[in-house]
Amino acid sequence: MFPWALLERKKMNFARMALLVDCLKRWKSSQQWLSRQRADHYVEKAKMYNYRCRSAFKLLEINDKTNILQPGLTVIDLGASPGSWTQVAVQKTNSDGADESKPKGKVLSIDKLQIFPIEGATIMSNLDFSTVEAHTKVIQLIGDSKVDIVLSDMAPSATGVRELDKDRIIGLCYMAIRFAALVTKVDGNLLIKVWDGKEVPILEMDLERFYKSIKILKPNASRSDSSEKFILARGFKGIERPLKNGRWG
Ligand SMILES: C[S@@+](CC[C@H](N)C(=O)[O-])C[C@H]1O[C@@H](n2cnc3c(N)ncnc32)[C@H](O)[C@@H]1O
Repeated sequence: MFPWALLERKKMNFARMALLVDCLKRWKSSQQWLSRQRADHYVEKAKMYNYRCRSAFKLLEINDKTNILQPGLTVIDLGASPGSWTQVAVQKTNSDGADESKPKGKVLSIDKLQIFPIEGATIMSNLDFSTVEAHTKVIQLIGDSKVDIVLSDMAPSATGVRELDKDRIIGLCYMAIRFAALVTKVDGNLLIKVWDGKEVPILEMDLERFYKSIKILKPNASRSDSSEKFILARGFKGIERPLKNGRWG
C-alpha cells in the first residue's frame, strides 16, 4: 500500500519520516471520519431534506423541545458555515413558508469561512467574529433594533491538543455572550455550543447573571462520542450598565 511502500526507502531522513507519520495519521483519521459519515443516518437525512449538513438536526431537535425559533423572530447565527442552522432558522422564523399571514423573521449569519447564499438570510462570509470589524459590521446591519436570539455553533479548528481546543471554544463562547449582551432584547435567548469540561460550570454561573434560566442540552443528533453540548440561556435580563467596547465595567 502507498504509505508502506514509501517506508521501504532506505535513505529516508528524520524529517521525511516525521512527515510521513503525520500523513499516515491524517489519512487514518480521514478514513475513520469517512466510515463514520457513511454509517451516520443523520448524514443521509440531511441529504434527503436538503440541509447543508447533519448539524441541522441538532437545532431542529433543540427547537422541538424548547420552541426558541418562532415566526417573526430576529436571529443571529454565529459560526454559520456551511449553513444548515441558518436554513433551519429561516424555515422556523418564517413558519416553514406555510402561513403567509404570519410575520417574517430575519436571520443574519456570520462565519470566517464562505457561506453560500441562503434565501431569506443575510449572509456575512469570510468575517472573523473575533475582530472588532465583525462586531461593528453586524451592529451596523441590525441598526437600533435588537435581536430575539443569538445562536453560536462556533468551534475552532481542532489542534488535537484537547485542553488548548477547549480553551479556544470557551474563548469563542465568551465572545458570543458579550456580543449577545449588546444586541439581545430583554427576555431574548442565547444558544451556544461548548465542549464539556471544568470551565462549563463557570460559564453557566456567568450566564446566570444575565439570563433567567440556563439549561444544558445534548441532542441525539450530537454524536455520543463528542464532548459537544449546548447551553440554552433564556430570558435575557438586560444590562444596567452599558458595555464599553463590548466589555463589562
Ligand atoms: C460546527 S461549524 C458550524 C456549522 C453550522 N452551524 C451549520 O449548521 O452549518 C463551526 C463553524 O464555526 C466557525 N468559526 C470558528 N471560529 C470562528 C470565528 N472566530 N469567526 C467566525 N466563525 C468562526 C467555523 O468557521 C465553522 O464554520
